[in-house]
Amino acid sequence: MDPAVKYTLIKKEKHTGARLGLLETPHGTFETPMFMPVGTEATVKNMSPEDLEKIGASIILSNTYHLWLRPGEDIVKEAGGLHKFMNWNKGILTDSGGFQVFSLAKTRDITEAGVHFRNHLNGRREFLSPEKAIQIENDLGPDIMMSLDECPPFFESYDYIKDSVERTSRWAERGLRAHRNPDWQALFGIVQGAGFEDLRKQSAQDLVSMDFPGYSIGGLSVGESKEEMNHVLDFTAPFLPENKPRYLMGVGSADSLIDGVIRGIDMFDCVLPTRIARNGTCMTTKGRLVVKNAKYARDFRPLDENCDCYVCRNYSRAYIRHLINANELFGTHLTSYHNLYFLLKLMADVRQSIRDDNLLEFREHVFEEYGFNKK
Ligand SMILES: CNc1nc2c(CCNCc3ccccc3)c3nc(N)[nH]c(=O)c3cc2[nH]1
Repeated sequence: MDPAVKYTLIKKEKHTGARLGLLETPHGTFETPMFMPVGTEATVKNMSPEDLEKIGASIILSNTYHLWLRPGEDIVKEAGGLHKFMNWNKGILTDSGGFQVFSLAKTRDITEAGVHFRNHLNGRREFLSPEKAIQIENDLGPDIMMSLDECPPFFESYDYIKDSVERTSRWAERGLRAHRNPDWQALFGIVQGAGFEDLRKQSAQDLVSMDFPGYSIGGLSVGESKEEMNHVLDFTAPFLPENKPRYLMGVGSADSLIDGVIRGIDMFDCVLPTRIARNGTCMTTKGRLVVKNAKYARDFRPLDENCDCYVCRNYSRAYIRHLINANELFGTHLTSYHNLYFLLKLMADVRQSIRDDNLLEFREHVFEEYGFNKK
């Protein structure tokens, strides 16, 4: 049986753990490393599929937890699945809902069977099991789907994390058994273990023994420092097979993307670019720019003078500031468009620097210019 996704390692960067790869999916073949825009409610907020295509998005995310509760996976299934429902013909990846339960639900209770919680929309008691998550994702129809996992607090005790890792491995096994469409939907296992090297190793070995088509590294970008995240990646990525894709969940600032690529990560997602865009904060090659700020009232330059995106070629800071202050939706469309273009362009530059074996020089340029070196 052909795997639903096939990863091909094209080239290793000479001085780091970075890899240039190709990810073949039922909805196209895409280059890695890649950034994946997040579309929680079956839309990347303020962006049309045509605009996403224009800026080079390849795989976008949607969310099991949200779509299960609203409109219901049955409606998406009746529509012919997520691609049809949202008119997106490239890659779609869904998270399993575990993280959203822990971050959104008011109360939750984790048992061996699954997680009990209160629906954040209507307060009703709900239950999500590994099997239920897989059934929802099978019905939503993404190209890549996640096992149900527990994303524990990073600073929990060793014993708590050990129990959590072992349960997440048992849940992954149950998810694999419940998966109905392994030949056109790739189920990824999610490695946990917080900051403990032996537990990350145990988690990775458990999942690799189940032979998933790809692996996510979870439990990070949850409040630990960037140094701690990078240290965990230093010892976790090598536990994963070279010929499978590695997806670091919830990571999306320019510095963290580059540092993740250097440590062998191929796929990233983060709500950051569209979330900060909604309050008028823009990512630029000179650092962050809060376009609502009064100092831009008569600034007729583009958001970023080094950016060649549609927004930077046609609109000024003064105009975008006015729209954001007037709560005009077109304003947040322009800031979202630019921020997503910025990260997708950054990843295109990262892929080029892997081809040219100068990723560390590119990192230095970004950290210096974009202001990450400021202490
Ligand atoms: C922000 N930091 C962070 N995010 C994490 C996520 C969610 C990743 N984003 C998925 C998403 C999909 C659609 C809409 C919105 C978000 C995780 N997901 C799982 N399953 N497990 C994790 O350990 C885990 C850890 C994370 N850390």
